[in-house]
Amino acid sequence: MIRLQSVGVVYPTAGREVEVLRDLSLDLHDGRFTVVIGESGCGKTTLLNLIAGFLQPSSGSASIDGKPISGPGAERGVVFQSDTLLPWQTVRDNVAFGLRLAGQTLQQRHARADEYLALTGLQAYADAAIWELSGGMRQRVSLARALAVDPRFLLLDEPLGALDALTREQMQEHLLQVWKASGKGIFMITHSVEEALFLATDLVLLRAGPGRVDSVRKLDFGERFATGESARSIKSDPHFVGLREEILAQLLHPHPPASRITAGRVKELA
Ligand SMILES: Nc1ncnc2c1ncn2[C@@H]1O[C@H](COP(=O)(O)OP(=O)(O)OP(=O)(O)O)[C@@H](O)[C@H]1O
Repeated sequence: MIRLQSVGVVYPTAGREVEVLRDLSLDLHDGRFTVVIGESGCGKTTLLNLIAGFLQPSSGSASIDGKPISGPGAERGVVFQSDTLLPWQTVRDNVAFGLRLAGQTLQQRHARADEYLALTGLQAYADAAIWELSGGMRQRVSLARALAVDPRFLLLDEPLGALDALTREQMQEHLLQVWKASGKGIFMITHSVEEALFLATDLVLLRAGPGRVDSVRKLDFGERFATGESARSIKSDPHFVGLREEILAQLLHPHPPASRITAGRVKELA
């Protein structure tokens, strides 16, 4: 389990310090799909950077199985929004790239790459060059590359943000299939409430100023998809639609409207 305990992050910038996260606590469990949503600038990527070990907290602690996260590690694979593939290499070579460090032979690396290309539905494109692929296919290659080194957790920073609406929906379904088949723990950032609801087993709403956890909801929509229900049926379920509207309202109006603030509440807020 990855645990963030009372984490604070302060960025030193020219002339002043910017407090981005304050007293933030969050557990990421193996095998669960944790999705973070929150307004732009509330600290989502900062949170991912802490978990990835790219950044150390200014206060509090980040740990995995009780051991402090002191830097990046093979048990945490990261996929960024814009892919970081090597365009002149084949799909198979890109997926096999991370395995070089693991000291495997070329044959072993290719066999492993092919296994994960099959899991992400790209086996027919193993010999294609990266520049021949669509955006969605490139993101699947990035996913296969991260999976091939067999991390316990996948950290995904808005991985579907650059895709068109239709490809994005297909990729959401694909992500759920990969999550179910691989059993990995996933931590993902998104700006789409619908996407967050559809994918998350644990939906984390972050608040800005400075960033902190507002709520964590346990959901089962992704589980329902993984066990055979169609995406359209889930996304049009009144429970799903109701939650989508509730969360959108919370994001758009983070504070209660003035008319609904009672005298007692005014004292409390003051
Ligand atoms: N290295 C840095 N130095 C100074 N300030 C930073 C640094 N990185 C991020 N920030 C600031 O911290 C705040 C949070 O940034 P972060 O990227 O974590 O937010 P976010 O929620 O991921 O934003 P978005 O949704 O727009 O991607 C922003 O105000 C940003 O300007």
